[in-house]
Amino acid sequence: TRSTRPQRLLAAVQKNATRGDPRSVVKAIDEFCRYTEWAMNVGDEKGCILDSVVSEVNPATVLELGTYCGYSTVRIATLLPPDAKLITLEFNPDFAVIARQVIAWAGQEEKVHLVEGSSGDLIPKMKEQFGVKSFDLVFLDHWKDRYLPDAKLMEECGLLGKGSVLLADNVICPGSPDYLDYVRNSPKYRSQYFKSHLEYTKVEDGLEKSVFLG
Ligand SMILES: CNc1ncnc2c1ncn2[C@@H]1O[C@H](/C=C/CNC(=O)c2cc(-c3ccc(F)cc3)cc(O)c2O)[C@@H](O)[C@H]1O
Ligand SMILES: [Mg+2]
Repeated sequence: TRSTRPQRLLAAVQKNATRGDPRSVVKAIDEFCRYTEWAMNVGDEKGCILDSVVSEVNPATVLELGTYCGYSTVRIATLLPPDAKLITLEFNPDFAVIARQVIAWAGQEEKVHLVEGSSGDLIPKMKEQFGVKSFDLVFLDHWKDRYLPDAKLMEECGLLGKGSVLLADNVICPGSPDYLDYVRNSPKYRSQYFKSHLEYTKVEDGLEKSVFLG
């Protein structure tokens, strides 16, 4: 039967990237998506904004919601110190299989813990099952209507400490209006919009960075 888009993306990585070289993996995916087949990775333009926020926060613990093929997982992991931990949640087993291989090709397995399951089920288990006290950085890039409920769930589970940073992809396209309204108007957050473009296109999109004030 016909291959899937993630399978074709992985094949492009294995063909064009150097094993153990995360930058070449990122470049191979960006070239595949720009010149062969679009895919919903955060991409190179928004990826640079992601990189700058990760470098600024210099997080010891990171949570990513929605691994997909592992593109942003690799971008984030590459910037983390060796003892830092990145937990990424993915509930589609077919995507998880691909993401694991992309992360391995980039040589980032040590820093990444890909957990298969739904954020709604796993967030409440973070403390006892994964020994997490709080997350210094959360990258939201899963179903857009789940950003708000999952942000509230992380608050309720005590997973956000003073200074924790939420960075959300696609706040314009496809958009997450209820989440945007919440973080921009809640006294619990100081929020900032980074204007950019939808990956590999000229369509407007952006990232919203929201600092939890405790
Ligand atoms: C709800 N809890 C969840 N827990 C764990 N994993 C979850 C998940 N929800 C979704 N996922 C996974 O995240 C990924 C979903 C991402 C959803 N992203 C988008 O819809 C998206 C969509 C676009 C997009 C923009 C314009 C357009 F025309 C078409 C698409 C661009 C993006 O950057 C996007 O991130 C999948 O791998 C899915 O299996
Ligand atoms: Mg996205």
